Amino acid sequence: MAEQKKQQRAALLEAASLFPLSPGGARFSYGTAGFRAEGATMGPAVCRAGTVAALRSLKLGGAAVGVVITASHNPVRDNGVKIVDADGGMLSQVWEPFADALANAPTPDSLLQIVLKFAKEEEITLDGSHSAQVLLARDTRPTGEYLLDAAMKGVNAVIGAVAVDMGILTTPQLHWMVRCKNRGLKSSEADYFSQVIDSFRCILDLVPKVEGADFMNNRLIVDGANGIGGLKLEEIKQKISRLDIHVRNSGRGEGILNEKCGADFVQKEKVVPLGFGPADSAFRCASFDGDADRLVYFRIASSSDTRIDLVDGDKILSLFVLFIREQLDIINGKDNPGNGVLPTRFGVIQTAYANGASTDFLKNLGLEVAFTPTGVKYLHKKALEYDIGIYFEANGHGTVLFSDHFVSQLESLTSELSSKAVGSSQHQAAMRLLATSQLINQAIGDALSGMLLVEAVLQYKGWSFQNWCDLYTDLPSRQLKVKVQDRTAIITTDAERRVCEPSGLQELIDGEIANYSHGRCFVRPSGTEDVVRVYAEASTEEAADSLAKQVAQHVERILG
Ligand SMILES: CC(=O)N[C@H]1[C@@H](OP(=O)(O)O)O[C@H](CO)[C@@H](O)[C@@H]1O
Ligand SMILES: [Mg+2]
Repeated sequence: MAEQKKQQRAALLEAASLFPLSPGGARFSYGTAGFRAEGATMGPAVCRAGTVAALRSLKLGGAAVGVVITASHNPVRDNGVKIVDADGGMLSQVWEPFADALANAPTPDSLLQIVLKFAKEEEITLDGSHSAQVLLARDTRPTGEYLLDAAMKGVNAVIGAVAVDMGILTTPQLHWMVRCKNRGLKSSEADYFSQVIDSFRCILDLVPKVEGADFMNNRLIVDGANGIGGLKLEEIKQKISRLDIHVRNSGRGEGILNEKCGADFVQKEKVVPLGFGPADSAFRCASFDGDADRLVYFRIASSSDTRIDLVDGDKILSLFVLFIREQLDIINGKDNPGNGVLPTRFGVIQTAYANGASTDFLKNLGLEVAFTPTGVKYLHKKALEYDIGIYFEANGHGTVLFSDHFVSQLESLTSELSSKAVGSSQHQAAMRLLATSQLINQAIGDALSGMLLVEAVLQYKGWSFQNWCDLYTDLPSRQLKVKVQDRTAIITTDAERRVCEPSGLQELIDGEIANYSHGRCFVRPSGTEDVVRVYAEASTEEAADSLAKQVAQHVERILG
């Protein structure tokens, strides 16, 4: 045993010395979505994240844990790493301080000491007698291969841990695989594709046939951000029934990853992405981000300019809410929703960035709307509290979670109805909900499966893009970034909607808001970039711009 412990120590020291921290380099912080920085500098953080993932798997009795190498919507020179917990979600927040400490350990020896201390506290046996497995994936970035090797070395530094390279995948695919594997379900990439394609087809087969209904335009143009999502969609688009998918910025060399394209660009800049033009103004378009976990829709406003009509995460959420509510109403009978056949706790979760018009729309439907801080790790956790929990960030990252208990009730109901009332509207609604729970990724937001659910719901409702846009009108909004000395000096409360430190700043923000009709404004330190973000909303574009600018000036003045 003593010999194995010695070997374990040597393995950790060796991996750490292969990827030394550069002296004077910036501190890594696990942040909103893992570690991110310029790709070439990420070796140490990625290697150490591999070690964290292996230890996490050991702690969880050898359950599969994931590591994704991606910097999502950030520029192509950046890269990052994120750990996927055994349930398929983000790494438990309790482990983040350990991940931080490890990523910043200045020497191999300090790294070893941190691991040994943490393993002792967490009662993880480090003698090679237990197994651990880590599934790894990366996006299409040029630094991906080098960083994959770093992650492998980090995993292999824990004796007994096995690293499995799953290849180039979208972030949500890896989350899905980890979740399925640990539930004893089929978990290969082919299984992922069959599941989304089959459940999509199932919802389409249940679309009511209305005589004389307008034939919905079935062409969809997808901006793949020159990343992995476009490539995967190209692979499977032929198998997707009743949808004529055209992929642009597909990742096959048309342009640079995320540059003037992709969901983040489209949502923040509200202009046409590269590769799209006036000839597309008749069609609905969707945009993925670089690792395909965000989805927005848009339509080119007119054939004469670059403006777009944007359908962001809030409106995708609203569409899903209407669809799911309708199915629940059919199942329960309209007059007694909530306490009929299938009592359902249905919750909607947003962040401060949700457009105020969307929140009003949802509240007017009588729904419970909860708010959490920015970042899927918070939204997802909250959504798990409901039978059906649906969350979206305005930027298009979100999903619909069905609790295990609810899915099993739904399965019993469906089989009961298939013998008693096959083909009844109740039976069909129950089958639609079951197929929805299969289609939409239960581990994390997923642009590909989210897009298929949007398309299925539009066909179900017989809606055009315009019908969808008309659900409500977004309040004009503006986002700004402010560079300050130390963004962590800002401390927020109330799901980031109010500042408590530095003192006096919130009063200044309130003073500015008071000058605008429908004014709303908040500031928070970014968890992925070294900036303070300012968000403002008001009744006109000019007013939103001006409110954001005024508040940005206060932030600059106070935090310099
Ligand atoms: C305003 C905004 O879009 N913030 C994004 C961004 O986080 P920041 O902490 O704001 O940098 O990246 C996160 C990870 O992708 C995403 O969850 C979040 O919504
Ligand atoms: Mg992303």
